Amino acid sequence: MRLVLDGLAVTLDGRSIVRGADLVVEPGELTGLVGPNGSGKSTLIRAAYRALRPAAGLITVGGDDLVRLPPRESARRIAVVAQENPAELDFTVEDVVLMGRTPHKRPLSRTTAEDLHRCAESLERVDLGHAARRSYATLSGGEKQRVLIARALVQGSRLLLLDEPTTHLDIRHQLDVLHLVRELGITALAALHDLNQATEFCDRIYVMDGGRIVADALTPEVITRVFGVRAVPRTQYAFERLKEDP
Ligand SMILES: Nc1ncnc2c1ncn2[C@@H]1O[C@H](COP(=O)(O)OP(=O)(O)OP(=O)(O)O)[C@@H](O)[C@H]1O
Repeated sequence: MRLVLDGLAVTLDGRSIVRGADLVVEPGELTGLVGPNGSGKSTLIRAAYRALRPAAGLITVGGDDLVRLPPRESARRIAVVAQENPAELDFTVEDVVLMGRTPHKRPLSRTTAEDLHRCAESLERVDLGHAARRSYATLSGGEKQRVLIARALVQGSRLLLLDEPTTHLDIRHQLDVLHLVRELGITALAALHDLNQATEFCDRIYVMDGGRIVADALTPEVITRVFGVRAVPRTQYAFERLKEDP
């Protein structure tokens, strides 16, 4: 499902945070969004899942104007793995994942066997099959992130927005998440900090700086201009996920 931002502007507390952003996420592609701290990546992504109202511009999802879609319909189309976690009340991991089913169900309807089956399946995919009954609040940051990815999976949406999905993850789980998103073949937009990973996993990369999209490719020249560092080619370890656990 294609996501298009056309001249998106977001103002927060009178400050212009995102300005005239044009961006296209093509169906089935993983698109990366990189940029220095404070460049506006999270704000852009929050507008794209309707947590913030744009000051100007148009967001379309599958060809429809996002602000005109019924909220249930936009919740069905778009799944989110954001930095902020669900309120840390006494939810089990399973409860948090089941929240992903909400847009598919009538209000106050019971959890079905199918809901539980999908929940178990998606927890397996993020390597947390054993943790369904644990308290969400007691998990590590990385485990919480994987639970949120499982929640996005049960939601079954065709557009996935990820705000720094690998931040708390160790290298193996970082690779798992990025491989998983690619394997799903789901349309995805991910704010990422690791430029090498963005280059390796993303079909296309947009670069933000000062609230604007300033490039749609990550070249050494762009990296220097935007991040103020020189990109030096070096021989380094490349980490590949093992098929089996060691
Ligand atoms: N509610 C708010 N009111 C005013 N300014 C805000 C608000 N929320 C965020 N900002 C500012 O907007 C700017 C962009 O923030 P944003 O979180 O979108 O950047 P980011 O690129 O995701 O950064 P990071 O890489 O550090 O996560 C920052 O300067 C931030 O301080």
